[in-house]
Amino acid sequence: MHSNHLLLEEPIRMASILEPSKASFSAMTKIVGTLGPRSRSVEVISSCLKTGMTVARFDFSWGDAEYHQQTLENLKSAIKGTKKLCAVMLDTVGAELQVVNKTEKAITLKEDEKVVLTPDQGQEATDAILPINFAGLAKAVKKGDTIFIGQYLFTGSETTSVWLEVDEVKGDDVVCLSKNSATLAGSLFTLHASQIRIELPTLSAADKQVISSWGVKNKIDFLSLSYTRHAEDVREARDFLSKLGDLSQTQIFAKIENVEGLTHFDEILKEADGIILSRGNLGIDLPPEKVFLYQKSAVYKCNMAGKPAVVTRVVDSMTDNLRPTRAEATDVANAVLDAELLKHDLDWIWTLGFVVWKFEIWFGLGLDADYGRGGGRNGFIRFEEMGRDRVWAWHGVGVDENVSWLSPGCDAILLGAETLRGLYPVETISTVGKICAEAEKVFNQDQYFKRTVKFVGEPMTHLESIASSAVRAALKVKASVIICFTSSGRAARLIAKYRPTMPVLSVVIPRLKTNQLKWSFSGAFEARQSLIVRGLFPLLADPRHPAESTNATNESVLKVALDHGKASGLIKSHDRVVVCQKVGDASVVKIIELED
Ligand SMILES: Nc1ncnc2c1ncn2[C@@H]1O[C@H](COP(=O)(O)OP(=O)(O)O)[C@@H](O)[C@H]1O
Ligand SMILES: C=C(OP(=O)(O)O)C(=O)O
Ligand SMILES: [K+]
Ligand SMILES: [Mg+2]
Repeated sequence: MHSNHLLLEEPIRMASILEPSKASFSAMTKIVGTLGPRSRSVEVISSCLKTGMTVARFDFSWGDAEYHQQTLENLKSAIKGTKKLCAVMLDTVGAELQVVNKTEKAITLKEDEKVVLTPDQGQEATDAILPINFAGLAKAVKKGDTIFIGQYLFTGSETTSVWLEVDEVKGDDVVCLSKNSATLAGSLFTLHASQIRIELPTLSAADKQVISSWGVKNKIDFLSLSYTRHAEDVREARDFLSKLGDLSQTQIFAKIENVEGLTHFDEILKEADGIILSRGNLGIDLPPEKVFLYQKSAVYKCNMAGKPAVVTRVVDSMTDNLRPTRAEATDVANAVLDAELLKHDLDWIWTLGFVVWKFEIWFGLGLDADYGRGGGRNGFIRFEEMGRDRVWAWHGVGVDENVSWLSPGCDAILLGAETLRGLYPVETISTVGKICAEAEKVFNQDQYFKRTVKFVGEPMTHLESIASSAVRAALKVKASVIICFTSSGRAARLIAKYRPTMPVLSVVIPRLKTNQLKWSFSGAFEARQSLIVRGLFPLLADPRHPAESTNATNESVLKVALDHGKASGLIKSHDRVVVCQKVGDASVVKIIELED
């Protein structure tokens, strides 16, 4: 049933884990890097691109348009120099609360001491009073509520973030008790009031101004819509973009940062082009024990919808350190391998009937059924199903058993403070990329494929059927790449949805279009937008090739794609390659075997 190239499905020797990984193609999972003070020179950006950053995020919570423009000019030089394509993401401020610290002096807060949050921005920030950019906080919170303040948001370093408890509301001011001691140093501290509705628009006037100037000028590929709380937020942003010329092609990634957004996840997912699981904020809005469950179900829903899922805040500690913590290193891999542990997975568990049986014997012998027990070798996961009492499934997350429950998770990892102001932006990208690449090797593609096909149901659309067949064929013949011709990007995205284990070269065929004033080619947006999708590697075809596919044009475009694959080391002599293209009116999947 399982394909045999999955690491965890074979009895693996522990020692083999230590063998260096074969030099292979870079990770299929993409990396979004936030560019800022530590990552804005041409030199550093070039290294980021070479190490695997494919999307550059410009966070307008921090820095003005001129500052970001200089960074973007450097990014363009770096792209030219390295010949690495990179997409641009504009991240809005949205309903973000901020402490206004005009003097930029460090502020030291002490455990058990009081500090007042005031909307009076004329006041100077001190350890007794912190002016904030929002007048409505006193109305929104009550005694006992939790508020967090941190520099570029709770970087994991205890001394730069503070946890407050609301003690008293006094007029427009909120008096808080500090739960820990911390020094807030730097120019930007954001403030997060847990599970509190903040009556601020998701797209602020300042955001609109930035999008219609900086955004339009730079033809942004992605809008990262901070604090998306309702589907309507996405619709409004879409409407706004649609009136801004080229930005009608900009994709909207809804950032889910609080419980309000989480509650409306399904509707938001329908409207958005992708989701950013903003664990920085959400991680403190939710009780800690619920964070993983949100992540697993949100990623699963994105996967099934074929929309990119981006996970944030994976290696906070690398902001100041060269190595991640072991928890962070494992977390990155888990984001890539996120499995869905919900009820309808039971079909699959029953395929492991012997295992359940084996476990029941153990259970019968009176072994403790706690999670995590198993002679130091295995892990237990509990599943429940309606109609039956508890079902306990044993499964080996490890060493020598013939099971694998791992299925692919996110499309991309978003690095924030680590690249923006961290000491090791390039090393962080490299470390995260390496962990992703290792994790990708062990997921159960076969299982995932079947589940996705089942989820989609029948009848499938023609294109989805072609896309899934291309992935199936590629796996069966062990193709080294899938080459997909695409104009709108749709076909390539559908192939990526089935998470092939080999890279997908998406050959974007430009189309000539007009707005009645001038001619232009489509394709650039589509190509860059695939840079956030797991497994997609875009290639822009020559615009002189007509979009109408004939055998002759198909052959010449294919030759360019194959040459590109060979030059980049993806394709070798005698490799098999699966091609997805249109011949005349018909979409076809063909398998070619290279000679030399
Ligand atoms: N210019 C082209 N030449 C050959 N095949 C193409 C071309 N553009 C798209 N295809 C193929 O057509 C089908 C539809 O792809 P899709 O990405 O939806 O294209 P579009 O939406 O631009 O028509 C897929 O099989 C795809 O591989
Ligand atoms: C990335 C996040 O948001 P921000 O823009 O505040 O960094 C987050 O909350 O995880
Ligand atoms: K932001
Ligand atoms: Mg956030």
